[in-house]
Amino acid sequence: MLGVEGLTVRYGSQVALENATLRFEAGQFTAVIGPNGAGKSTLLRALAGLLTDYEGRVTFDPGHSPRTCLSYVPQQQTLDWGFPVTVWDTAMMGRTGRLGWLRWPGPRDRQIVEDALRETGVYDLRSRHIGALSGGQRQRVLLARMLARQGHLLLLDEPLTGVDVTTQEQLMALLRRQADQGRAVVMVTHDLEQARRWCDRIVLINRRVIADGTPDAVYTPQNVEATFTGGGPGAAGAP
Ligand SMILES: Nc1ncnc2c1ncn2[C@@H]1O[C@H](COP(=O)(O)OP(=O)(O)OP(=O)(O)O)[C@@H](O)[C@H]1O
Repeated sequence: MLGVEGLTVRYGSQVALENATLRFEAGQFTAVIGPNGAGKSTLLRALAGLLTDYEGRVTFDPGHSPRTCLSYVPQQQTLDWGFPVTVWDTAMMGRTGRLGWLRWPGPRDRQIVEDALRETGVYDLRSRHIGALSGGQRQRVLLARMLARQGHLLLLDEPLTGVDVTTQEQLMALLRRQADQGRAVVMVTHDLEQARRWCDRIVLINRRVIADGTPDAVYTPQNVEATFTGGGPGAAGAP
């Protein structure tokens, strides 16, 4: 559905990601895991079409338009929460981004936004300014905006940061359902155990892909060590 081939990204002289080849399929829930600075956000930004300067290829299946198919949820702290909009307006942006500026949202769009806000538990906050939300509530609003977009490919960068444990499980179940309904879900996370319980596939990266496969195949002591202590080419399970 979407992938990268031989992707290398540099920021100045620093290599953030080297020769990564990955393909993400419909119906699959993938966790991308690695230490701080490993290139996880860089990978997601490349997949979301937000990088222009890279080597290699970002591939998208013909017949799918990134504008309508793709939904990217960036890290919460990268957004301007002082922007004067309500929770409802923010979720509706998921629709208007998809419709294009020339079409006004209709009753169906409003119903989709309402459903998304209810599913993420923030419908009662719909009239509140986004600047007046807690961290966990903001995260839910970002997920509501993502649901409202109804994309087939969901890219989420640490979507559970600041969310309490009970809500994390609800939101993981929500993302699992999205994959079970045929969407490709790719999530950056630091929580290995949670990823093992909910995801079909784990990609361990530390500037390069260390391992890629089912949780049981990927979570070997060698792979985890190679990922979190630097490792090196030839680590067990390396593609
Ligand atoms: N816009 C940028 N300009 C310069 N360097 C950057 C930029 N964005 C990222 N980097 C660097 O590239 C490397 C990879 O960053 P990236 O944000 O992809 O890592 P990450 O795995 O998502 O980290 P974290 O877990 O801390 O969010 C880091 O060393 C980072 O400092």
